[in-house]
Amino acid sequence: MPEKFPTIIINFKAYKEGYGHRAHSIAQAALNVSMESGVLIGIAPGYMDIHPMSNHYNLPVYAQHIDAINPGAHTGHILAGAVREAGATGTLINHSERRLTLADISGSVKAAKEANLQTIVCTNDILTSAAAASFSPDFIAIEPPELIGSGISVATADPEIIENSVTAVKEKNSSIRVLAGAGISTGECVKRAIELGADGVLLASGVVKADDPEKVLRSLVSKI
Ligand SMILES: O=C[C@H](O)COP(=O)(O)O
Repeated sequence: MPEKFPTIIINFKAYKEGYGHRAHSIAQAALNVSMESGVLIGIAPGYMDIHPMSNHYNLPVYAQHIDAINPGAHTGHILAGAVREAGATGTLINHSERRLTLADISGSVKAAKEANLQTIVCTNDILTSAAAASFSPDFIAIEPPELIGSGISVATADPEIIENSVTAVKEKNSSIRVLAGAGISTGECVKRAIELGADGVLLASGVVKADDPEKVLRSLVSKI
């Protein structure tokens, strides 16, 4: 049976290299490397690219955010059901660059589950990881904000935050997968994160801003 949950998720954020033709090149590179290696790679493009990416590439596609709303009179909001209908497999919730209140995290997880979307709740520390586990998302992604986009890997700069988040989350609910993120860019970082107990990684700049994303993706899967 094919894997359902990716080990590597690439967030395209709002980088200038993360939309249009370049987004397609990254997605194609992710598909090539995923097929070669057997490691499932997910992508989180901008909203406008969810539908084309889902249509063109046999990869799990994630929204970068959804709103905690039901269908109705809302303007400028992102509806879980619409994201699902556009072809998304799941969604990030509470990314460090799109923080939510506790009530909104709860509402967004509920809305995503009702729409049959996988849920990835992002957290910034161990306590928040433990709290987020109460919502029973599919994934918790622990990312120290100060290391995001820094090029300094969380797996070497702050291994305790990975280990302790894994313990805190799995104590509450062992079926929740834990991703580590921030500054991940090599196979060695991925290997280290997995050795620390993570089920996978969430990353952005290391792939999206790379001169050769496919080369970086090959490195990322090389030690799994
Ligand atoms: O969603 C991805 C994370 O914020 C990590 O970003 P980064 O890989 O650029 O450090």
